[in-house]
This record gives sequence, structure tokens and C-alpha cells, in this order.
Amino acid sequence: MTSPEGHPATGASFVVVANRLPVDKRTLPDGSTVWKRAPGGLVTALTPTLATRSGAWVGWSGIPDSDENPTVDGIDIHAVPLSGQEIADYYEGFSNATLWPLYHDVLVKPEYRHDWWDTYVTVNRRFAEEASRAAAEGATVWVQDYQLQLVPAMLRELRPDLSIGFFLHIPFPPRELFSQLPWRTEILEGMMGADLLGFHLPGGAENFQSLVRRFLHVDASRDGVGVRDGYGTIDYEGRVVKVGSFPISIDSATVAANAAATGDRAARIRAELGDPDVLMLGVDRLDYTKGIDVRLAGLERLFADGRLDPAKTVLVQLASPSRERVDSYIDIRNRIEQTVGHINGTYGTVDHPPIRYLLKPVPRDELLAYFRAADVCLVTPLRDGMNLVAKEYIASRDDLGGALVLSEFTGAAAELTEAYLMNPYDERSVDDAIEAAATDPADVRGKRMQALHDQVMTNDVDQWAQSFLDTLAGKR
Ligand SMILES: Nc1nc2c(ncn2[C@@H]2O[C@H](COP(=O)(O)OP(=O)(O)O)[C@@H](O)[C@H]2O)c(=O)[nH]1
Ligand SMILES: O=P(O)(O)OC[C@H]1O[C@H](O[C@H]2O[C@H](CO)[C@@H](O)[C@H](O)[C@H]2O)[C@H](O)[C@@H](O)[C@@H]1O
Repeated sequence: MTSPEGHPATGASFVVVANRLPVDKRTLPDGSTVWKRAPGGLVTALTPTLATRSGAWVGWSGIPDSDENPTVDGIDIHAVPLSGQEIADYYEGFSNATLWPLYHDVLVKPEYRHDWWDTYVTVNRRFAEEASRAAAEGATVWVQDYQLQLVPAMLRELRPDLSIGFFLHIPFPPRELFSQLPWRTEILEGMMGADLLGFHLPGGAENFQSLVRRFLHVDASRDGVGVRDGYGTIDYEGRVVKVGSFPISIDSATVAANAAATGDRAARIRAELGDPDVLMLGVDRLDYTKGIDVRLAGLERLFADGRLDPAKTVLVQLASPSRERVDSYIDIRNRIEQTVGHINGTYGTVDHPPIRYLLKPVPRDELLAYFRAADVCLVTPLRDGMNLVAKEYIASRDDLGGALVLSEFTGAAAELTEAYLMNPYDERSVDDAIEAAATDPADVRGKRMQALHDQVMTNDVDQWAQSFLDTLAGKR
């Protein structure tokens, strides 16, 4: 059934459009398969809104050529199929070998290929068409992230009746870097199809305002962009587009409760590791932006200089494989594995290698138990949009134990000012922060953790989603 305008009368009144679906296909021991909700922060944040507003989710399953549409936990799934070639050109290519490095300070050289761009346009159009089919007349559609920056304008053209939001989960670069992009005007025009554009930090929003002034020749307000409130405005094609800063967070109460419920597993982890004086932890997708190499180099210097004792220190580095066919990800994996071998070979003994490195995801409860066990969590990216691991570690520590070493180049550092902040480009800063976090007196570490814990428990992901959606709806 359609409305007089030809739009679905029975569609969803709230639609999330994201590269990934919030479900995973799992194979059971008997060989059969089931779809399960993926444990991501975004789906947790949006589940209440999806449930109360007859919600739908448009995305890719992560599997080539799959267009199964399972309904999981009441979420109406609209799968967007991608062929093997499209995965190579749109996901691995344009999204993760062009945009990802360009938006992360050009840490590796972005590749600018017209065939990848063409596929990015084709796939963005497919997402927009599916969102158009899913949305009821006048619905709210929330488009997520750098893989889908053309969707807002494509969707507006198909469905001017919709209210469209867009949120970027990674940094938005300054003019000097973004201007490299051969398709810079098209990307900006694509984003400007939204009614509200959200970024983690005011700096990203301001970079965007500056770029649309320069390349779209529009009048963008120069008012400061506040955090959660106080958005900027841009007059564009007879509409007013809002631009704001909305730092994402986690489901803090659930993380805290689940971490506390891991019981004595944390103590057993420490015992299994030989009861070290200092247990350090790193938890990352294996990505060159995350600075895993930075923390390994820092640890090696601290061992070499006698500032930390390798016989009494353990670093558990949990790394999840990511984007494994992209060259820069193959390179960083090789470099990290070589460095781990070098440090263990030089500073370890047969029964005590100081670094324990795992290249596979661990179950959620096990991860929370590691958070409870660790004296120090090392979050050392060269650049990161937010970094939810930092917030999860803090939420897990209602015992006020532990210490967070945090790079200034993460979005999280803007809020988590009581962490042991460091500059990953400055060896002294790296070493001093790791040493201080490992050796400061318990009362100093406890006071810092108390302030961090209060911050993360107060600003959770529900507040993030609500502040964005209220601003989109004109309630703020
Ligand atoms: N269950 C599980 N979750 C993980 C693991 N490694 C990372 N994660 C989760 O993946 C998310 C990573 O988010 P974030 O730090 O913002 O970095 P991103 O990878 O760039 O999105 C966090 O919610 C982590 O808890 C793992 O080994 N197991
Ligand atoms: O989908 P993948 O290619 O496997 O990558 C995983 C996600 O990585 C990025 O995460 C970002 O979003 C986080 C939440 O806002 C933020 O904390 C982090 O700093 C970002 O890197 C990416 O933006 C997502 O689209 C990917 O799904």
C-alpha cells in the first residue's frame, strides 16, 4: 500500500542506515545457521528507539551477495547485497583505502581511483533506494558514517518528505587534507542532503563548515559549535542545515553491571599470567590508526631503561583482525607481530614472555573480565574518532582500580581529561604516561578513576542518541 505521494504507508517511522547490519550469521555445531544480534554500541543505543517507533535497519550483512532479511529482536532488517567486486571497490577500496586514511591524518597514503569512486556512488545509491523503500511518509532516517556520505542527498532527491540525519563516526579532516580528494565537492554535496550533520567533536563540525564555505560557496554561520547543544547552521538550497557535535558513548550501566558480574574471573586471569606486579591491557581492531606499535615501542624503551621490570610486567594485547585484504592492514599486522617477537625474545624468558598477543576477538564477558583484571589500559591511537574501549574500561572499574593511558589524538580525550594523557608522537610523553600509570600511588590512581567513572556513567550512549534525535526534531 502506498500514500497518495507514492511512498510506503506502512513503512518504518525510524530508519537507521549503516554500512553494517546489527546482526551476525552464526553457524551452530550441527551446521545450521542462525542470525543473532551483533553486540555493537550503535544497535544497543538505538534499540529502544527502534522498538518504540517501528524501526528498520538498512545495511550490509558482511557476506558477499547475501540479501537475507531476518527479523532479529524485533528489528526489521533490510539487507543491501554487495558483490565480491563491490566489497573490494566500495568497502576495502574507497571506504578503507581512500577515505579512512585521508580522514585519519593521512597516516598512510590514500589511493585515489576513479573505478573505486564509481562503485562508491553505485553502492551509496543502492543504500538510498533501500532506505527509501523502508521509510514511511515523513519518517526520520539516520544515516551513519563515512561509507555512506552520498546517501543523504540521494535520499532527499527520492524522498523530500523525510527528516534526514547524518553522523560521522571518524574524524573530519581540516581543509588542507580534505582538499586532496578529487571528489571533494560531490562528498560535501552528498552530506548536505541531511537536515542535521553530527560529528564527535566541535573541531570536526568546524572543519565541515569551513569546507562548505570554500567549495559549495554557502553561508555557514561562524558561531561556535557546542557539545550536544549549540549547533551551527548553513543556508543551503532554501533549507537550513544544522551542524553539531555529539560525542558518542557506551551503554555505561550495562557495561558496569556485566563487568561486576564477571566474578573471580579477573583474579584467575592474573593468576594464569603468573601474578605480575603490573598487568597492562590493549584492546583494538588491528588498525594502523590505533597506535599498537606506539605502546610496544614505549614498553620496550621502559624495559631497556630499567624503568619497568620485564620479569614483573605483562602486556596482554587483544587484537581483532580487520580489513585483512587491504595492504596497509597486512603491513601493520606484520610489523606488530615482528615487534612482539623481538620484545619477547629480548626481554622475556621461556616461561615469562612479557607480551601476550592474541589475534582474534574474545567473548564479551571475557573482555570485561580483562578490563577488571588490568592495572593499566593502554589506548594510544595516532588518531581515533572516539575510542569506545577507553570508555568501556572506565565503566568496568566501579571498584576504582586501574589506570587509563589515553592518547590526546582520540575523541575520548576531550572528555576523559583525568586519564594519563599522552602525545603518541613524543617518546618521552609516551614513556612517562605509561610509567606513571603503572607506578603512581593507589590513592592518586583511585582519584583519577573516580573522576573518569563519574564522567562515563553520566554521559552514556542513550544520551548521545537522544541529543542527536532531539536536535534533528527541532526540540533543542
Ligand atoms: N567482544 C569483543 N569486543 C571487542 C573486541 N575487541 C574490540 N571489541 C569492541 O569493539 C569496539 C571497538 O570500538 P572503538 O574502540 O570505538 O574502535 P573501532 O574499532 O574503531 O570502532 C568496542 O566496543 C570493543 O569492546 C574483542 O576481542 N571482543
Ligand atoms: O565495520 P568495520 O570496517 O569492521 O570497522 C568497524 C567500525 O570502525 C569504525 O569505528 C568508529 O566508530 C566508533 C564509534 O563511534 C568510534 O569510537 C571509533 O573511533 C571509530 O573508529 C567505523 O567508523 C565504523 O563504521 C566501523 O563499523
